[in-house]
Amino acid sequence: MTDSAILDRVTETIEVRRSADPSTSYVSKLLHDGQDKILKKVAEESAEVLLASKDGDKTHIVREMADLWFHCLVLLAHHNLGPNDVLDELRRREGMSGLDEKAARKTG
Ligand SMILES: N=c1c2ncn([C@@H]3O[C@H](COP(=O)(O)OP(=O)(O)OP(=O)(O)O)[C@@H](O)[C@H]3O)c2ncn1[C@@H]1O[C@H](COP(=O)(O)O)[C@@H](O)[C@H]1O
Repeated sequence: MTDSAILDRVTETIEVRRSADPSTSYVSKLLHDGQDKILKKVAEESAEVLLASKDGDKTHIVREMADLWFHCLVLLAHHNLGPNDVLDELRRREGMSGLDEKAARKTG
């Protein structure tokens, strides 16, 4: 069953972890370490997705993509943003041609 509410639930947990002891929580440590550490994890997990895709194993791809999405949620939280901000942007683009979106980016 599709359950996009999981994005909200993980985000709520990330928010709770903001004030937790970094020695007891991976998320708390990541947020405490700051943006560069989060960006490093996003880059590492992106590379893992690339390797999994080349490997072609679907289970591996899903696991690595979950790691990437999770770290992207932490990065969004670092900026006081959440998954709904990205979903709103995808909704805005819905029905728009990809070429129109590209042209809109060029014109600003
Ligand atoms: N979804 C996740 C999740 N996905 C991946 N990870 C962690 O992300 C890390 C992935 O990094 P790597 O694969 O490079 O593994 P690693 O070598 O252990 O990582 P590093 O220690 O080098 O950073 C692992 O430590 C995973 O445990 C996650 N950690 C937490 N969550 C969610 O966040 C919640 C809160 O977690 P805590 O803050 O740990 O309580 C959990 O209940 C989950 O819902």
